[in-house]
Amino acid sequence: MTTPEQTTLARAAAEAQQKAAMAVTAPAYVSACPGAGKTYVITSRHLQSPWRLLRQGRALISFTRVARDQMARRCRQAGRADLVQAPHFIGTLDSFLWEFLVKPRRAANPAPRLLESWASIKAPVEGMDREISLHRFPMAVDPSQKEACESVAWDKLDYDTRQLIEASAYSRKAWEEKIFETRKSWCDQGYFTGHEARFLALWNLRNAKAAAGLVPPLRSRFSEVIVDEAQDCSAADLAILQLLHAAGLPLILVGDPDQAIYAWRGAEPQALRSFSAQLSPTPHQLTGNWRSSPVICRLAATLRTGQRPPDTSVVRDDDIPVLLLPTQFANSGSRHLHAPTGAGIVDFFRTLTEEYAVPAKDCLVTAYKYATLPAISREKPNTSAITSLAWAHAAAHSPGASGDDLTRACAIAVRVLFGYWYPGETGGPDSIMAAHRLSAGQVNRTAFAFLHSLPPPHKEWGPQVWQAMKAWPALPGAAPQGGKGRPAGKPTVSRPQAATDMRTNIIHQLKGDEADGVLLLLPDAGSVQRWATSDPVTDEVLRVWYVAVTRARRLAAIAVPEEETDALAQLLTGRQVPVRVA
Ligand SMILES: Nc1ncnc2c1ncn2[C@@H]1O[C@H](COP(=O)(O)OP(=O)(O)OP(=O)(O)O)[C@@H](O)[C@H]1O
Repeated sequence: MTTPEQTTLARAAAEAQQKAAMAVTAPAYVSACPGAGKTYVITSRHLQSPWRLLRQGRALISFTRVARDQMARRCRQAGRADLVQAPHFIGTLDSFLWEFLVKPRRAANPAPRLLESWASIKAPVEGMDREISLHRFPMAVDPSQKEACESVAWDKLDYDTRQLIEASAYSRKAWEEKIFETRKSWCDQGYFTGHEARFLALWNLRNAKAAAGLVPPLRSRFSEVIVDEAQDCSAADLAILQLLHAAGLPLILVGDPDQAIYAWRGAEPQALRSFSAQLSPTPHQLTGNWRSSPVICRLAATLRTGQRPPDTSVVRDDDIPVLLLPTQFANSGSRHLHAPTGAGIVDFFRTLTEEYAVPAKDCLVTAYKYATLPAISREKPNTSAITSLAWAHAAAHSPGASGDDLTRACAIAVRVLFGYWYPGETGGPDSIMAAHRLSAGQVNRTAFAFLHSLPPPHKEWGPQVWQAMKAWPALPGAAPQGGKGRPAGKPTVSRPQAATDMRTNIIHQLKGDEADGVLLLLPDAGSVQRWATSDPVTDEVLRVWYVAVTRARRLAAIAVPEEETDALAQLLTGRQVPVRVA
């Protein structure tokens, strides 16, 4: 049990570390533990900016839109809306690279646009023995060569795409040529994604003439560029940042290497270590955890590299033990049962949160994969239009759907309706909207109203959707051509899921998030063995679990296969983590 005096001392020490980080001079690297207030420190540093009109601004760069919105919101709440506008910049790394290192060198026509992914437009790779959407082919940039090269990341294909490619008569080489040909035709029409933004940014910075046109404006615009969650930088991102640093742009990187969970996307913990040593020979450290209870700090320490002591819990004195829930996991679906009572695992978790007076609405349920989670099923990335629409319908009718899911649902409905109303038109929804002077509000309202009007999906849903599409009042400029744009086939209807009033999301979507209570579902046999014996330096799965448990403020619960509960209890008790098997 921590004494009040210890808590006061810990808080003062953590505040001093934060103040030092707020005052640090660029270039610098700040290394932080979970809940250290990275985002808080970065925004506070920005809020110290003087009121007068500045010639130079600061760029605050994050990896997620959630983090971006959080920083912008804090500035506005502090009455400093000026700090969200030019000359400042608050945004994702993709948008920063695009805005300052790619777009200035693109022709104005066709208008260059950065898409979140190729899935935002209908971009099929055609001319092979099967049609596969461009977004199903993840791409990689290798910055290690003098001329950076890009390739299709064949080892990262999802299961369905791999099956399709394996069954194709064409070789990977032939596919790769077609994929790049398709991609080029979209780039020629002005469309790019984060991958192209990286590749072109790197190319531009390595090309003396291009760099000479881009770097001076960037240096005169920004007195400082801060990158949050720097542990998620890919090798290409780091190569770009290195070049900016070498060109004299004052950089501050803030990161937590223990939370590096994007190795599969090319994140490079080792490359970050050497770059950060270049920026700050002795890094500035933030070791006070402003989020989690001492018990949760101890739990987290069992999942990270080295034998470092737990971080110091700065603001909490809860002593709720880690709750271990013996669980019978469903082989498919998410109807997992609490083994001793037979209750649904989320329902049982809810009764425990009540027992500890932790409000259920401030709790979240998480797992490595979407398939493990209750609540609405995830939009499968590579399905037919009718199945996507069925997912969109479920999302639009689901009270717990996230803003991101609703945006995606709306985009799907727009795509389906536009496919019917504007059949001959190439280009994504925004070029169709521009061509017919349609506002985003008008289009989104129409799409949502249409989604809401549809009956719940079932096997014979297709004809009903088609009738509804034909009957729906069309937007200006619509010129349907017979059956073009009719969504074919039957939807794969996701089973209705038990509603839960708790937020649910996969761990990779929880970066930067927090909740009073967190239930982590570990359905795989051998998880406890992995916890006990794997090394977080090399086993990213442990780091992913680390991110999950460090989202919790007061209560962490872990559901494991019932036969592994005792082993986990022993493991944690042996590491001085108080547990309760419930
Ligand atoms: N000095 C402070 N005073 C009060 N609350 C703070 C302070 N610093 C941070 N916090 C709070 O601690 C919590 C964690 O902060 P933040 O989300 O910025 O951490 P983080 O370092 O980005 O964490 P993570 O990397 O684990 O997502 C937030 O609720 C934040 O408001």
